[in-house]
Amino acid sequence: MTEPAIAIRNVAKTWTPEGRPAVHALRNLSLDILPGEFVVLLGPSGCGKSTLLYMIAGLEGVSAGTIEQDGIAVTQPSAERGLIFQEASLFPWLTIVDNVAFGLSVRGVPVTERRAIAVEMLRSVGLGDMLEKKPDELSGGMRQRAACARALAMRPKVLMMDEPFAALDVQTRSKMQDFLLQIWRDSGASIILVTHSIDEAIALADRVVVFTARPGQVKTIVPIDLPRPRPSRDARYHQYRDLFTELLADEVDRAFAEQEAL
Ligand SMILES: Nc1ncnc2c1ncn2[C@@H]1O[C@H](COP(=O)(O)OP(=O)(O)OP(=O)(O)O)[C@@H](O)[C@H]1O
Repeated sequence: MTEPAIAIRNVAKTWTPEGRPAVHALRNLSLDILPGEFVVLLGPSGCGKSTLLYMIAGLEGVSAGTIEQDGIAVTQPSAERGLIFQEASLFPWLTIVDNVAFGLSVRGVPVTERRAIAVEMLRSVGLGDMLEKKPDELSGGMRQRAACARALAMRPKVLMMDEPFAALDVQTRSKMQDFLLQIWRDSGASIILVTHSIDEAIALADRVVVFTARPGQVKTIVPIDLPRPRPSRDARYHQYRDLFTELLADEVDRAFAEQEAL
C-alpha cells in the first residue's frame, strides 16, 4: 500500500479569539493525501478548509489529532510544504526574479545559485520576459504564476493552494488551470487546492473531498474518473456537477442556518 504524503488523523481545531466565543472550525477530520495526488477541498464558506491548509502548512497547531508528513509530525512550517493564497503574496518592492530568489535565500541556497534557479523557474511558468518587472506591473494571472514559481523553486513535496484563481477572470482562470495541471505533472508534487468552484474541482482533481458545514468534517470523497483534459460537454462531467451541487446544497443550507442563529 502507498504510504500517504500527508496523514491527517482525527484532527480538530477550535479558534479561541480574545473576547469572542470559541469557534469550532474542524472536528474529527481524517484524510490521507497520497504522493503526487491532486486533491481538491470543496465545502461551504466557513467550514474550515483554509484552517486545514494552515495546519498542514505548520502555520497553526491542531487542537486535537495529528498531522504527519511522510510519517513525521508537522509542528512548524517547512519548505517541503508550500502554500499559495488567493492574492499572490509577492513583495511589491522586489522584482519578480528577486521575489523567487528571496525564498531560496531563506532555504539557505548559496547566493550564486539563487538567481539561476529563480530564472529557470520563472521561465518554466512562462515569465522569462518579466524577470525585472515589479509585481504591480504584471496581470493577476502572471502574479499567480510568479507565486507558483516561488513556491516550486523550493521543490515542495506538497503544494497547497487556497482559492488561487478566485480573483481572476474566467478565461485567465481556465488558462491557469491548464498551467497548474502542467506544473503538477512536471513537479510530481501532491497538490491540495481549496476552491468554491465545482467546475474547477472537476477540471483538476484526482479526488474531491467534500466538507460538511462547520465544524468541518469529511462528508464524502469523490474520485473523478475522467481523463484530462475534461471538457464540460462530456455527459459524465455533468453527472459529477449534479452530484457536487446536491452534496453541497445541504451543507450550504446548514451553514446559513447556523449563521442566522448567531
Ligand atoms: N485566526 C482566526 N481566529 C478566529 N477564528 C478564525 C480564524 N481563522 C478562521 N477562523 C474561523 O474558523 C472558521 C473556519 O474558517 P476558514 O477560513 O478555515 O473556513 P473556509 O472553509 O476556508 O471558509 P471560506 O470558504 O469562506 O474561505 C470560520 O468561522 C472563521 O471565522
